[in-house]
Amino acid sequence: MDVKPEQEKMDIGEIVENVDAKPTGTESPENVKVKVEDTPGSNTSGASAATASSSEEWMEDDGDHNGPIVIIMVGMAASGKTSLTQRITSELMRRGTPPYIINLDPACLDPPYPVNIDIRDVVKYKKVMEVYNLGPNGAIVTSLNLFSTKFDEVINIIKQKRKTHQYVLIDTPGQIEVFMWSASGSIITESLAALFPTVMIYVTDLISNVNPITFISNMTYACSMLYKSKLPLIVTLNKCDAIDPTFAKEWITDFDAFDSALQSREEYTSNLASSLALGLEEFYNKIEHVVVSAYDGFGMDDFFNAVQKSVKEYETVFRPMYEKLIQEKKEKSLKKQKQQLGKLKKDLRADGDADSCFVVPGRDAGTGMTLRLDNEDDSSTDDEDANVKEENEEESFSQVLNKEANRRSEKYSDDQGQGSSGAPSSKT
Ligand SMILES: Nc1nc2c(ncn2[C@@H]2O[C@H](COP(=O)(O)OP(=O)(O)OP(=O)(O)O)[C@@H](O)[C@H]2O)c(=O)[nH]1
Repeated sequence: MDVKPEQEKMDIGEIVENVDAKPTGTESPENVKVKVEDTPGSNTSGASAATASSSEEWMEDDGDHNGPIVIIMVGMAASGKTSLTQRITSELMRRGTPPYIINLDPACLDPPYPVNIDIRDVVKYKKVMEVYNLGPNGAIVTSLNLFSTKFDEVINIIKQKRKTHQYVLIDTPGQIEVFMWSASGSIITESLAALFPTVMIYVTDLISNVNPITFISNMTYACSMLYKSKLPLIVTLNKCDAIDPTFAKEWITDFDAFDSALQSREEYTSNLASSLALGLEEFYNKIEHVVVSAYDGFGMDDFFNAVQKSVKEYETVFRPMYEKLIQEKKEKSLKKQKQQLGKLKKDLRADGDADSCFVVPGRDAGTGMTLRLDNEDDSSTDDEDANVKEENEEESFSQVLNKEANRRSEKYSDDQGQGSSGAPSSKT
């Protein structure tokens, strides 16, 4: 990354919660208007992966796993993520359970739904382009990375919403790879999935899926996302108001139907696509798929049924996996802490008699626990001590050698001073 030297660090804002952002009714289904004629095909654009760091505070599990259900909307550019987020918001409003909404797209202009936490309030996407000398996609990746460094704050806010919100909706950038394949995407999904029932919605556009090659590419992508995110996935076939979705439903459930559609096209990639479809049969059995329209609200009941099923799957299959992951991370950070403590004790010992600073030297009055800085059962400290001892021994050995060398050279110069022509037989 070409960073301007004088601006290596960029200030990022605080996480701001927009408490006034409540659905107002403008999101009612009849007001959700998307233009059929505006529907472009699916695209992907490249972006490089970058690294991000995150506080480990998100691991602090408060033991309450009662929600809210987190729904993450991902999908290719223009598949309808934002329109569907708007539609889901309206539907939840209608059901009397308004969602809490988070926008993770730093480059979006004006989301058509009320946003409670907006990445644009934290990171200025245009400034990122300027400071890091990046193009639009690189700046989206970097903005998300910067935001992910503060994601523990978002997690804490979501924890507080358990009593007031049943759902959290998260809209992601149009460039799907920015979220799915970046370090920050992993940090965000792992942090959420560790604490809340989390479901991934893969939005795909039925209009572009008419082509069997595009369809199978989309399904392969969805499959890779299932393995990458380790979260329940719902393939959501959007825009069914614009095209009869029967073909897609058939292709998912019946390999022969897909294969004959493929053969009729006689494309050179047909054989590969056919093999892929065969391989994906197992995947189709594992994932939920629903047909919806963000435009007219078709399929919303199916959508929420699929979400409920996925939440059950999360509880039984995915949560145990995440609990193991958290345990491993905790153990790692505990080990690190222990090492740091060992180092601190060593420094204290080096600086003076720290034991004498305790009320009862070496003993805690309340618990009777030994607080002495020495004789601790700390393997890392023992190792370090052994190294120090070895160094000391090496040091004294070289001191003996030096002494011997000095003694001999003194003797040699004395001999020369007395006019002796004899040279020393050996030098140290
Ligand atoms: N006919 C029809 N068009 C839709 C539907 N949903 C979205 N669209 C149209 O598809 C286009 C893209 O919709 P968005 O909701 O902006 O898609 P997106 O995936 O959020 O787009 P990016 O964030 O830019 O990737 C818009 O022109 C919408 O009007 C739908 O259900 N039916």
